[in-house]
Amino acid sequence: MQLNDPDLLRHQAYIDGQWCDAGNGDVTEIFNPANGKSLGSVPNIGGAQTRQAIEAARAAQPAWRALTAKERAARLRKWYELMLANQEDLARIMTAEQGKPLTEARGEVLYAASFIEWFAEEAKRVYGDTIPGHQPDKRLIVTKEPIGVTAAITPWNFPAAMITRKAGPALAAGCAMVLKPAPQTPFSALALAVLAERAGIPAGLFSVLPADAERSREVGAELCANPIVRKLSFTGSTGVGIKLMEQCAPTLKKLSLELGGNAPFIIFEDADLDAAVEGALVAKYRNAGQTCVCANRLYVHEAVYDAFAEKLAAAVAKLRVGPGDEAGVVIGPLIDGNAVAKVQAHLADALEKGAKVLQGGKEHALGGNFFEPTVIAGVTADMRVAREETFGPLAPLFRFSDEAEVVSQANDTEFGLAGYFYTRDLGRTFRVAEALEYGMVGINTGLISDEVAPFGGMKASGLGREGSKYGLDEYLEIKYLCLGGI
Ligand SMILES: O=CCCCC(=O)O
Repeated sequence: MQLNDPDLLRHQAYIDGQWCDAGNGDVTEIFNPANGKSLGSVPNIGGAQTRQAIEAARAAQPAWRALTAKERAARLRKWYELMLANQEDLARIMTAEQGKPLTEARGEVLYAASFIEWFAEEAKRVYGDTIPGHQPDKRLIVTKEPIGVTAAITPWNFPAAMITRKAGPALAAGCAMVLKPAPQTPFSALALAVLAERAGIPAGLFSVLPADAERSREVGAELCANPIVRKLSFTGSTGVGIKLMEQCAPTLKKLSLELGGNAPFIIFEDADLDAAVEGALVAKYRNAGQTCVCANRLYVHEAVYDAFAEKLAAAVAKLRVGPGDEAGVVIGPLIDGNAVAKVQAHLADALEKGAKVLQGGKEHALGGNFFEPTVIAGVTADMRVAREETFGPLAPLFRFSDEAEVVSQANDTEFGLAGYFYTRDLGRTFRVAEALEYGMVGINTGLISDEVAPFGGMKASGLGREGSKYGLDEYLEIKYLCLGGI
């Protein structure tokens, strides 16, 4: 891999400010999903070194907490600036291990950096409160304090931004964080640790523990069970989120869980169809469909169904598929063979039950983990795509005729992360936005994510919010002081 600064590509874990191997020398190899080639190995960290990282976090946190918010913000600002200065290298590392096209990877680096900048600034505004006393001699004061040592478990689909969306508020609030990145994408996380170290984030405050799938369970179990860790933030599947919640229950940790989705994308009969196609391309095919807020079910009003289907299929036909580091590519490989198999299974199930392929519909000629961006029509509620998150480049088009009916179908899922709809009717805008049981609703847009906005879901899509002014509260405890004898 060609990098301006090869020192960013680290093959060691970062624990207590030290670059180190696994205690038992165990390593795990990381592969490029575009060509299956090895990118090198990282240590396979286990339970004992996880405990060491947690102890180091406990030791480092009081001094960090004692800094003023402005002093912490200055270090975080430096981290942010280093991310910007190294944008190209961070993007190249990300594309190599995750597969997303370089343009998307560059965008993710900026998005990731934005959380560090945002929370560095927000931390200066952690205001308390005073409450009118309930007795003449009493004064009531409310303060907010960092929760302490925190942990994060992050996914492979956004190897940088899902880290900074957690580490940014944690460190800004005065907490320490122990991070376990996804087994598939440790290099982005380790590169962020290099820059954190250069920015002057103290030893122990932010440790990064790479681990393969099996060791990840051991690391995760320690992060959940260890009473020193007071908060866990996780992005990933609902199934794993539930297990982590169970494991955290005995030590009653505060939790942020950003879990699965099954996003509806509704096109009403009065929508601007060209805008809806543009929005659908972003909402469905971003990161090859491997995003928790990706449109999973596209509901199109019968009056515009054929026109929308034709326009979408034509636009999708133009999406260039290939290795992420090749110029002009907008759809990279899926992360692995299992991801491809899931798309194939959803597609086969839909076709068996009567759906028709309008575009794509098979493995790409490049083979491996590449799949053609696909559009299918004639999709119905009995198909797997209606219930399960495909997490791939498959757009299923459902037909509807009535607003109440489509809202009910859109809500007919255990998930409640993101929903989208296109309309030009103001009354409908409010009616539908209020009726959708989702934490985030995009109206006439397919892109809702931003550091200033609260990201998170309802129902089986999780707990808590990340980003925005609300994201900081997840790392703070409220303390109430009752002053008597005044
Ligand atoms: O899969 C979830 C990652 C969230 C990406 C985003 O912030 O849009």
